[in-house]
Amino acid sequence: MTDARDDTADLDLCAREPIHIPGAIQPYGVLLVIDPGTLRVVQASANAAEKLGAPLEAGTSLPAALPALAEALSGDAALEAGADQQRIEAAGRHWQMTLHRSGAHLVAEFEAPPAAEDETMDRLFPRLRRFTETLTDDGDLARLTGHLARHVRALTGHDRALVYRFDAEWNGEVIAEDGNGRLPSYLGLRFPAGDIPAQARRLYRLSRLRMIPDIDYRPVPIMPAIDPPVDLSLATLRSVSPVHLEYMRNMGTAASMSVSILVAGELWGLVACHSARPHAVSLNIRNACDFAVQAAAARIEARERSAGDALRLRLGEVLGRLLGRMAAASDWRRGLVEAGPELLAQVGASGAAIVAEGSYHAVGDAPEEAGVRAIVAWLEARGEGDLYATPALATLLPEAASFAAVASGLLAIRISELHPSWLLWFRPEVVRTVSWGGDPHKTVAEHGRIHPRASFAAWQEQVRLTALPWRPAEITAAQDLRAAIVGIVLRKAEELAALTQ
Ligand SMILES: CCC1=C(C)C2=CC3=N/C(=C\c4[nH]c(/C=C5\NC(=O)C(C)=C5CC)c(C)c4CCC(=O)O)C(CCC(=O)O)=C3CCN2C1=O
Repeated sequence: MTDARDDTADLDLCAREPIHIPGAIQPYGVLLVIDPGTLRVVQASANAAEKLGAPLEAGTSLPAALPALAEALSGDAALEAGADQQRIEAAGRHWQMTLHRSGAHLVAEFEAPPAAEDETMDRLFPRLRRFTETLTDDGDLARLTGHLARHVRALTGHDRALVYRFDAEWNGEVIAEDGNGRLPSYLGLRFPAGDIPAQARRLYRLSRLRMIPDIDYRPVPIMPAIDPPVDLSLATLRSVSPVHLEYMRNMGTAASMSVSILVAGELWGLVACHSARPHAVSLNIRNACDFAVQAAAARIEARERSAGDALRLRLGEVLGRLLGRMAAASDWRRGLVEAGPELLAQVGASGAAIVAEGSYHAVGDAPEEAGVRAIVAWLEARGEGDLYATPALATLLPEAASFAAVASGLLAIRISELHPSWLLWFRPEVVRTVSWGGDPHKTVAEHGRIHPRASFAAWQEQVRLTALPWRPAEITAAQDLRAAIVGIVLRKAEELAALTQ
C-alpha cells in the first residue's frame, strides 16, 4: 500500500539508517580488514580471494598469503594510517591500495589502476595548475563555482556536474552546473534537508569523496560478520544506502560521484556528478577532483572570511557611535531611541522596540505596542535566554501573522535580569517563490519504509511570513550591544547605590 504523506516525521527514520556499517562494499574493488598487530585478516570482502589470488579467510597471515601487502603494511606511514595510498603487486598485477584506520583495525581497499595513460598524476597536474590559476580571479561565487563544475566534469566525464550549497536549515540549492544535455538541468532548484539526512552529512564531513559507478550493483558482503561491525565511514568502497540508490533511480541517474566542499571545517556544500548510464572514475581522477574542490573551498573560505570581517568592522563602528549616544544621554534608553537609524543599523533591522514594565519606545517600522508586549510575554513564557533570533516569528507565534509585514524577523536581547525588559529588532516579511526539485513535503511510505519522491520536476512554493535570515555577525553585534547596556545599567545602579548610602 502506498500513501503519500505530507508530514516529514518519517524522515527521522531515514536519519537513523546506520549507513556507516553496511557490512558490504561496492564491487569495483576489494576490501580487507586487518589486525595491525598480527597482520592477520579479520574480514575480507567476498571477492578478495579471487581478485587478489590468495586464500584470505579470517585469521590468514598476510606475510604468508600476500607478502607484498605485508611489506607495504610494515612501513611506519602505513601503520600511522591517515588515508595512505600505495601501489602494490598481487595476483600478477598492480593494485592501487588505500589504507585507513577504523577503530583498532586497518582497512585496506584495492582498485585496479587506470588503463588510460592520460590519467597519470603527471598528466593531470598541468590541468590542475590551470584550474587553480582561475581561482585567483577576483570573480564572484557564481563564477568560481561555475569554473569548478566545468573543471570537475571535464576530469570525470559525467553527464552533469553541479555545485550544491547548504543553507542554515540544511536545505540545499544548485548554484552552479555544467552538463552535456543528457540529464535535466537542476540549476537554481532547491532540495530539502531530508534528501541528504544528518548522518550522511556527518559522514561526508569525515569522508570527502564518494563514487557509485553503477546503481544496479550487487553488494559484496564482508566476511565473516563480526560484532561490533567495522565502521566503514572512511571506506571509498562502502556500499550505499538502498534508499539513496532508489533516489538516484528516480532521478534518472545510473552513476554518481560527489566531493564534499568543506569550509572552515564545516560541510558547506557538495560537488555532485551524475551520468544517465553507468560511469566509473579512476582513483587518480578522483584525487585530482578532490584537490580541485578543496582548492576552491579554500578560496570560498577566504571570501567568506573577508566579507565577515568587513561586516564585523562596520557593525563595530556602529556600536561605538551607539555607546557614545547612550553615555551622553540622561537615560540610556533615550540615547538608543535618539540614535534611531544607528540602532537599526547595528543588526540590519528595519524596526526596533525597547520594552520594560513601565516604558515602551519604538524606532522605525515596529508592530503596535500590544503586539510587541505579546512577543515579550511569549519570550518570557518560553524561558528564552539572553538572546533569541528567528527569521519566521509567525511560524512559532501565530498571532504575529497580523504584523508579519513589519516583523517576520525577530532578534531580541534581554536587558535586565530583574524584570521583563527587552530590546527587540524587527525585519519585514520577504515574500519569495522558491523552486524545489520536486514537492519537498512529500515522502512516500510503503510497507513501513520511506521512499524518496519520484519526481524532481520544478515545484514552486511561495514562502510567506519569513524575513531575511540574521547573519552570524549581526547576532554577535546584538550580543555586544547587550553586554554594553548591561554594563551601563550596572554602573548606574552602583552610582545610585553610592548616592543613597
Ligand atoms: C540535485 C542535488 C542533489 C541532491 C539533493 C542529492 C542528494 C543526495 N543524497 C545523498 C545521500 C543520502 N540520502 C539518503 C536518504 C534519503 N534521500 C531521500 O530523498 C530521502 C527521502 C531519504 C531518507 C529516506 C541517504 C540515507 C543517503 C546516504 C547514502 C550513503 O552514502 O550511503 C547523497 C550523497 C550520495 C553520494 O555522495 O554518493 C546525495 C548527493 C546527490 N544529490 C544531488 O546531487
